[in-house]
This record gives sequence, structure tokens and C-alpha cells, in this order.
Amino acid sequence: MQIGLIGLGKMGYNLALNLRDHQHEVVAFDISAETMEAISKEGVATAPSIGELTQQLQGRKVVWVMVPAGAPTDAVLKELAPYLAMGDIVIDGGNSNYKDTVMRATKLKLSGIHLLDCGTSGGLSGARHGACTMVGGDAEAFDHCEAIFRDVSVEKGYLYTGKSGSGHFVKMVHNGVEYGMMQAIAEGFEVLHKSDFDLNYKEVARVWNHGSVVRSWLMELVENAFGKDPDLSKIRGIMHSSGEGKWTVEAALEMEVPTPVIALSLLMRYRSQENDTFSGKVVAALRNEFGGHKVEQAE
Ligand SMILES: O=C(O)[C@H](O)[C@@H](O)[C@H](O)[C@H](O)COP(=O)(O)O
Repeated sequence: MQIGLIGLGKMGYNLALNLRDHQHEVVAFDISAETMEAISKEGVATAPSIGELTQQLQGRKVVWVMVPAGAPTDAVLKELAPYLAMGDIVIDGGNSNYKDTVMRATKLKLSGIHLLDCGTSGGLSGARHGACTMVGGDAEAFDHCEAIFRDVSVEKGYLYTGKSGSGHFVKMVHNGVEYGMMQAIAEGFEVLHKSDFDLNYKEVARVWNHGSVVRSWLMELVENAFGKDPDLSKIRGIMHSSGEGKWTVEAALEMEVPTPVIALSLLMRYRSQENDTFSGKVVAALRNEFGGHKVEQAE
């Protein structure tokens, strides 16, 4: 199938190669000339602009957009839409907020353009060798593109989730689960680390990956990480986040669904970004005020 691909970042680049391997005819565009040159050396056709990319697509156009969520996605859709006609399909494979997706789909629908929201999981190796895709939007548009999702995903690794926004919603909740699972793994290793036992964390992860209840891809990844840096002394414990955990907690709060594990995992990420906190100072000062308890002097 012929498919336009906008955005050759880490995910988009691998996705282009994955599509190529499955005999899809990809026409790619990225703002980086260097990246475009690299992908063309891999046998993927490129176009010098979004407009020219659409001109290279025959018949009913399908364009996969793989750019960061938020303003970059809006900017690409704004530039792309005028080149598309009724029935054409845009796939947003990024981590867009599902509410933005619903608004974008409604707007594009006014011109008869379909927006499929595709939550894409599995990281870089997934994009390259088989991802997990969760796809929302018009059912007929999904049917038209089903071969694409089947081919870029692992076996049994794609799902039509229903109306617009549902693909990104399912992916958002997936990421909330991801936050909680990672935090639980991390806390377990912290307890091991603080204990008096002289433990090899890589070996603990390895044994947990063989037959234990908590064996998983995340545990395999933690085993890899300890293999490279036995006590992770080369990196700092600052945990960034790109929004999906926060959106999961926001959605849960809106629906009054208790999600303490995901919420606390999110808060731990924020906490990790500060060495000392003003709230900590306030509590320390209060203990000192009412009980004369010792405070640590600032340096
Ligand atoms: O399923 C996946 O493949 C990952 O979840 C992927 O989508 C990405 O690594 C996260 O968006 C990171 O999210 P945070 O930056 O919020 O941790």
C-alpha cells in the first residue's frame, strides 16, 4: 500500500523501515535534510515538502503523522489538510491527548477527511520490528488501512478500539499502567539496594525473569540496564515525563476513579526533579517550631 509518512524522529524512522520491509511504498518527509538523506539511503522515497509528499500519493491518500504530541501535531495537520480531499485518511501515530484527537477528528471531518488515532507502543524496537497499535476512528477508514496496522504490529498486536479518540485513550491508560509498573519495579530495587545484603541486581532481575510472577519486558529491560551499569551510578535518578501519566490521572479524577498507584507514580516523577523541596523545609520548620525537633541547616 502507498503511504505518506511525516516525521522521521526515532519512532518515525523505524516505522518507515518497518513499513518498507512489509512491501509498503513509503514516501517520507522530515524537516531534517540529514535524516531525509539517511532514510533515502535505506531505500525509502522522500519528498521535499508536505505538499509534494501528497502529490506523490495516488488515489485515496493515506498519511501517517509521527511527530511529537501537541503543537507539532497541530502544525503538521494544519499544513497537510489543504492537500487532502474527501475520503483521504490521516493516521496520528503519536502520543496525542485523546481530547485533542476528538477535536481534530471533528474538524477534519468537516472536509470529509478521516483521522485515525493510533496509540503506538513498544518503543523503538517495536516501531522497527513489530509494535503494538491501538486504533480509533471511523471503522471504514480503519478497514481501508488495516493491512498497515497488521504489518507494523507484532502478531495479535493491533486493535480497532472504536470511535475517534479511543485509540489514544487506550494508549494513555496503557502509559499510566506503565508508570505504576515501573515505579513498583524501581521501589523493589530500592529496598534491595538499601538492605545489608550484597546483591547483584542484574542477577536478581535475571532470576525474576525466569518463571517468576513478575517476569516481564520491563524486567528484561531493567536486567539490561543493570548489565550495562551494575548500580546505575552513571545516571541520576531524575524521572521526566511527557504527559500521558498526568492525563491518565486527570481522566481518572474527572471520572472519580481511584488510581492511587498511577497517581503516586506520577508524583514521584515530579519529586525526582527536585533535590530539596520547599514543602520539606516547611514541615521541618514546623516540627522545629512546635516540638523543638532538630533541623538540618542549609549549606
Ligand atoms: O508504550 C510505549 O512505547 C511508551 O510508553 C512510549 O510511548 C514512550 O516511551 C512513553 O511515551 C514515555 O512516556 P513518559 O515520557 O511519560 O514516561
